[in-house]
Amino acid sequence: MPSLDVAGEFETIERLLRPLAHPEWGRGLADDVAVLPSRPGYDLVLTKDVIVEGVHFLPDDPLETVAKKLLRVNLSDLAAKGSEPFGYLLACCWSDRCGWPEREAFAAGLAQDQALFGVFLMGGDTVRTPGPAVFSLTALGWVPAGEAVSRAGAQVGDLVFVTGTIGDGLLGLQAAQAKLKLDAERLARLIDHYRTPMPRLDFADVVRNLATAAADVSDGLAADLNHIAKASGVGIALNLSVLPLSAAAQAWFEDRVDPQAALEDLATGGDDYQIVFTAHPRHEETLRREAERRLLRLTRIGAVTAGEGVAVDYGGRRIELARRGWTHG
Ligand SMILES: Nc1ncnc2c1ncn2[C@@H]1O[C@H](COP(=O)(O)OP(=O)(O)O)[C@@H](O)[C@H]1O
Ligand SMILES: Cc1ncc(C[n+]2csc(CCOP(=O)(O)OP(=O)(O)O)c2C)c(N)n1
Ligand SMILES: [Mg+2]
Ligand SMILES: [Mg+2]
Ligand SMILES: [Mg+2]
Repeated sequence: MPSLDVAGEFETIERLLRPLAHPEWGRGLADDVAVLPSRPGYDLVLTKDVIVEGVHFLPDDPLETVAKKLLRVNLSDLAAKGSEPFGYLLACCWSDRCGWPEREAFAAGLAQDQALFGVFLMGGDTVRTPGPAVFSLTALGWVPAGEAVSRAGAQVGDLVFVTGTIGDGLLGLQAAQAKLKLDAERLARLIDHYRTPMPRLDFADVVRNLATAAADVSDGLAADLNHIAKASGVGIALNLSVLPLSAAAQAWFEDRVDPQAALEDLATGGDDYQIVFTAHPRHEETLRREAERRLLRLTRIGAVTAGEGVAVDYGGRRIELARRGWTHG
């Protein structure tokens, strides 16, 4: 095992990252750049997120899952645009806790997810930081030319749908912080969701074909719906009573004394990495059929209205949210 003092940056690149490089376009991580040929008939879709220890992941999260989450939160953005990922660029700012075994775990997490999602490393940068660990990833994907879904296409009269379940990210964070009382199996499921969310790439083509607008749910369902409403110049009516909950979230919910406050927490907690999208009502049946075929839950949670912002209904009553989700400076 090389000592980091004598062999930090280049050992890390050569021994841990080079095996992850794209066989042609990554140039073995031994050049100044990656070069990829353009793909006729397709648009290149790019997205970048940064994750910071203590802000996006916990100091005791294993680096293997930190790496997976970093990749997955970016693939989630591509999925919401209807794009198929093929590669990524990576920046690692290793903290003092990132010794060789931790770096190996980080690379092993990436190797597993590369195989799962069919992506390769194209390049990046590696530094040490005296502060908390910071990682950033730029994901690259293809979409048939002109077909990328935006946040801006929602039309008055469209319906609003969300894939999967909402709230597991927030509850998973609380579970990982030992703040939640639930049985061990449910706690483990929630922590899994928090550490390794599953990007909805399995629904990306449906979103591309049928959605008028879409976003992935990272900041919080209400916040991300608000992004769509603003970009589209419309209002969105959100029905909090039909929020889709996992079995674990349902068990947690049934123990709450204030169900409205509980649903508000779940709808604003973020880290869900589902796709929320709008579509014309004539596509509802097709959407349901496609979701069923992919064993995916799909819930109609609202409708697009004239107006602006997100109007939340709970049990037939209009309610005001104290906040919509996460924001960073
Ligand atoms: N530092 C930055 N430089 C350039 N673009 C940025 C920067 N920070 C955010 N953006 C852009 O602002 C938009 C909104 O960002 P964000 O809310 O983080 O999106 P998401 O939640 O999908 O990651 C995106 O198009 C993103 O690329
Ligand atoms: C330790 C820790 N505290 C809190 C959270 C919850 N959290 C922090 S930032 C965030 C929103 C998503 O982060 P952001 O950087 O806005 O991602 P983006 O929307 O750009 O994809 C959430 C849900 C977390 N994931 N980890
Ligand atoms: Mg972002
Ligand atoms: Mg997003
Ligand atoms: Mg954000």
